[in-house]
Amino acid sequence: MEEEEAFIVLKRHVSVPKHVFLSEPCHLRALASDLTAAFEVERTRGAILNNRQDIISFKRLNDRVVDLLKGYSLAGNGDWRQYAAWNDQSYLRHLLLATEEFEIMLLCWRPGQTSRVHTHADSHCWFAVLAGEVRETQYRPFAGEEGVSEASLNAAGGAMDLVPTKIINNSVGDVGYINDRIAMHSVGCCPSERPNPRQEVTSPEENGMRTALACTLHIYSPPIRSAKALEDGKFMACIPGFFSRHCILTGSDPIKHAAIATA
Ligand SMILES: N[C@@H](CS(=O)O)C(=O)O
Ligand SMILES: [Fe+2]
Repeated sequence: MEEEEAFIVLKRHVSVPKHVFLSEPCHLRALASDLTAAFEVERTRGAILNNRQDIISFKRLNDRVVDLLKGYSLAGNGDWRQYAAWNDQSYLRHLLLATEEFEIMLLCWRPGQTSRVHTHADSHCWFAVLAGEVRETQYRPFAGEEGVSEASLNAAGGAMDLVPTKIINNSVGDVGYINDRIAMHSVGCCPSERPNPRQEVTSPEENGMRTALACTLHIYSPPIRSAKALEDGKFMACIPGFFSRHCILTGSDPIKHAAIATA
């Protein structure tokens, strides 16, 4: 396939460098720095960074994060490609940056690959489409005003009827947001036959992969160490893992970032 010629498809057991230090100009690194600053602003103002964040603080943070993600995605720099790898078994998660406040990761999807319906702990979850077409299906099981709580999942014995409440088709430049108080979701690469005009205009070099592979950039704050995912009709605890880990910010102490990234 054309996409496979343009991108290296890593199979299992391929070693990936742990730290990749990018040379200038590096827009992904600038994005990481700007995001770090945005989270730092809220933290130093005393905000608790999670899905119960003060509404004014969250609005300020959300506006900034959405702006940054949209800007990066529409710029079409493509510098994320060096971290991208797909495989046949499942979508792949590549950690790009880990701090105490948030994590940035690149997710690579083959056509038809989807995540299981899952929760996001107490975290904020933003995702931007960098390539391809991605469909998000949201589910909001009955759980009162508090949305999808750990307690409601446990009360249901981990099992409940899921009713899709929203389907959102996203393409390059679109930014989604979800947290457990809003809904659970499943995301998948769902290429349509129809060309995407916006992508053609803003990111011509992506045209070759328009109808097939997808890539999304995810920001989780705080980093998710444990969540729940639907398996055989029941919600099971799951610990998100990474196919690869990279370090896109050198900072003053690269080892420190490495230690955080492998926590
Ligand atoms: N939250 C999922 C990706 S997506 O389906 O939103 C993950 O981190 O693997
Ligand atoms: Fe998700």
